[in-house]
Amino acid sequence: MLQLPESSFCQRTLASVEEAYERCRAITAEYSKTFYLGTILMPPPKRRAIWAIYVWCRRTDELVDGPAASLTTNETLDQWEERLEKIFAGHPDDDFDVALVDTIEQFSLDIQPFRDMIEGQRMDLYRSRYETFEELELYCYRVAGTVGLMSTAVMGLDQRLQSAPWDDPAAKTPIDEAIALGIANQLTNILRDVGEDARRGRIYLPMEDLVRFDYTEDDLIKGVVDERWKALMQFQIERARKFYTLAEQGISALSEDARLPVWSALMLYSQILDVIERNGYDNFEQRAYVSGRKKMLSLPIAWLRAKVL
Ligand SMILES: CC(C)=CCC/C(C)=C/CC/C(C)=C/CC/C(C)=C/[C@@H]1[C@@H](COP(=O)(O)OP(=O)(O)O)[C@]1(C)CC/C=C(\C)CC/C=C(\C)CCC=C(C)C
Ligand SMILES: [Mn+2]
Repeated sequence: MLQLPESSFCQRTLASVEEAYERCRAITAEYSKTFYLGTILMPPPKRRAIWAIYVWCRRTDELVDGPAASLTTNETLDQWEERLEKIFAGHPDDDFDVALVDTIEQFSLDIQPFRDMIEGQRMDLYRSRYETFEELELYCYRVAGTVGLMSTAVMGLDQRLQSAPWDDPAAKTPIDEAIALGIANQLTNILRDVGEDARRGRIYLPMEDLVRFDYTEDDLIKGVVDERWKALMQFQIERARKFYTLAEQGISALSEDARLPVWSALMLYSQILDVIERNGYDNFEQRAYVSGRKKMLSLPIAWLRAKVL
């Protein structure tokens, strides 16, 4: 299990910046094969910054989704937010924070997406249903769109977009596209994990969509796969694909060395949707899984897209 915050009373020597990044690398490699693969395609300063961000995001998510989640309250998240403020003020509490403090300095990160992610995790504490897609979209922005903003700040922009001294990089940053990729990933995650989430009492599919396809909450809890469910799933898949398409349009604005990692992460994640279709939309009994071989086969196509598009 990923180590969660230690008591702040326990004083000990912190790791060096190098050691701290190495710990973040190991956690990223252990927890996410997809994102780790994306990061090893980046130049070292960017890749280690993404590892530091990954670990902070993973720990934030674990607070409400991990094995000790039942102990998490609003106050726990308040404390996590206070700790975030300390990190941004340059005061790390543990080794993982050491790496993030360095990343914040190197890449002038903005604190707001980090705060927004904590707000998203707060939603998981008190909400288990979403009436409309608009409500779900806000959740997806907070827990995943924010990752797009954090990562884009590290990856940087294409040189051609900032060639003149009066150019304002902020005005050219593909913000909507970066958020769109986070939302697309999160919607994909929701479709892949729909059965597992329902067993934990959480339904992320908007209630308005269930009604539209005449499918009930009870059907979902029982895992009924019929024509209504298939049509509902196809609708959700199309929606997620629209977000992937928007995201694709922003990749060429990123610095050249970030395009391949982002294309590969996008392709690997969006293939989960193809697998759901191939599994006959039975995401209750079969976990949609993209094999290592398929992932490797996607890399040359991602490379070509990064070069040409
Ligand atoms: C390649 C690259 C730069 C990746 C970023 C890596 C990173 C920092 C990931 C953090 C992920 C994380 C732990 C978020 C916490 C909340 C959460 C769990 C969100 C879900 C992620 C995946 O979850 P999970 O671990 O369950 O998935 P697997 O078991 O590994 O399948 C999310 C689905 C959200 C992920 C969102 C992103 C990675 C955002 C992607 C957007 C960009 C990199 C912006 C690209 C820019 C443009 C212009 C398109
Ligand atoms: Mn989660």
